[in-house]
Amino acid sequence: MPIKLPDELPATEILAGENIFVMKESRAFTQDIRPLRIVILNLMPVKETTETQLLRLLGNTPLQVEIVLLHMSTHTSKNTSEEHLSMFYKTFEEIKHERFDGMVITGAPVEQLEFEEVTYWKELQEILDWKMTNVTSTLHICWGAQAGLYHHFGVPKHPLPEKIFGIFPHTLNKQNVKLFRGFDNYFHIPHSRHTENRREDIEKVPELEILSESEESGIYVVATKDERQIFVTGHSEYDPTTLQDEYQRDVGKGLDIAVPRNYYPKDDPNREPIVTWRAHANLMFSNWLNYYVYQETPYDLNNGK
Ligand SMILES: CC(=O)SCCNC(=O)CCNC(=O)[C@H](O)C(C)(C)COP(=O)(O)OP(=O)(O)OC[C@H]1O[C@@H](n2cnc3c(N)ncnc32)[C@H](O)[C@@H]1OP(=O)(O)O
Ligand SMILES: N[C@@H](CCO)C(=O)O
Repeated sequence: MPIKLPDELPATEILAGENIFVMKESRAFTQDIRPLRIVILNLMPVKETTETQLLRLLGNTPLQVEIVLLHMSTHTSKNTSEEHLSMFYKTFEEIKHERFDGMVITGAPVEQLEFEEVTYWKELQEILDWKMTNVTSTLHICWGAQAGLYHHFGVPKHPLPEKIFGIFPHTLNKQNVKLFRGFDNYFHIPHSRHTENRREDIEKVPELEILSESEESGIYVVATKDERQIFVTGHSEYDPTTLQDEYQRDVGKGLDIAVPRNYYPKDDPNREPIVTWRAHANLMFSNWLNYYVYQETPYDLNNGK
């Protein structure tokens, strides 16, 4: 929550320079408050799991949030029941006349296909274009980020020689970015990818900025310079055992999969994983909701005021 200070107090400008969120009395007096409208485009196969992960993070702020869950009408889900989708989800057709304060686009296990081979690619492209005008800020996660970077800016994804799989240390490229307010110098994030976005492709796009990286797992967060489109390649929302479930699934299938790195004590998959990313996951989602959504979105979504 912002700290409300007298307009003329010297600390007001110093803290504002550090991106400590200061609201001047004059603005606080005129600020109207209403619940935020967030749409989650859930592309993950087991939708109930991802819903719970994201809602846990989106629910951890003092802000009131109304959630709309969206699924693709041009894809028949193999792993989520029709009953669940018809009870809790909407389609793009049903909401495309609406405006939202924020949007989250999840990952999907289709990263080894060309974008154009994904059954719902055309519908996704339509949604990506729509959110540029109908949503104040969008957080794209993993394949959702790759899809957004490719569709909007032509940034390709590249296959990796080996899956990036585990928990990796990250650093920030720039000081005082609001998305990372309160972050430590090093922080840990889960990654689980067979593909990557590369620095040299992103640096060719003047609208984009790389905000966080990892020596081992590469690019982590990219954003447009207007901060309205955020692309996150890792899975900070993952539960303590999500990587373990993926690992055991692949071992069960007889696939050549390495033990997730920096995850089990002494890399021993018979021991309980250690959670080292939860605090930063909570911080990033609450910073996004507060600084990129709540403080930027118009009070009257339909009139932009
Ligand atoms: C890079 C990232 O974004 S990572 C995020 C993805 N992470 C995860 O999905 C982790 C959890 N997922 C899993 O553990 C597994 O995918 C499971 C257990 C759900 C299913 O695994 P499998 O049996 O190996 O694969 P399955 O054949 O069900 O296909 C996986 C998904 O890809 C989808 N898919 C496959 N080919 C295509 C295609 N051409 N176009 C669109 N979707 C496709 C499937 O339809 C299915 O998704 P759905 O349930 O939404 O329909
Ligand atoms: N996180 C995914 C990667 C595949 O896109 C999985 O392991 O299922």
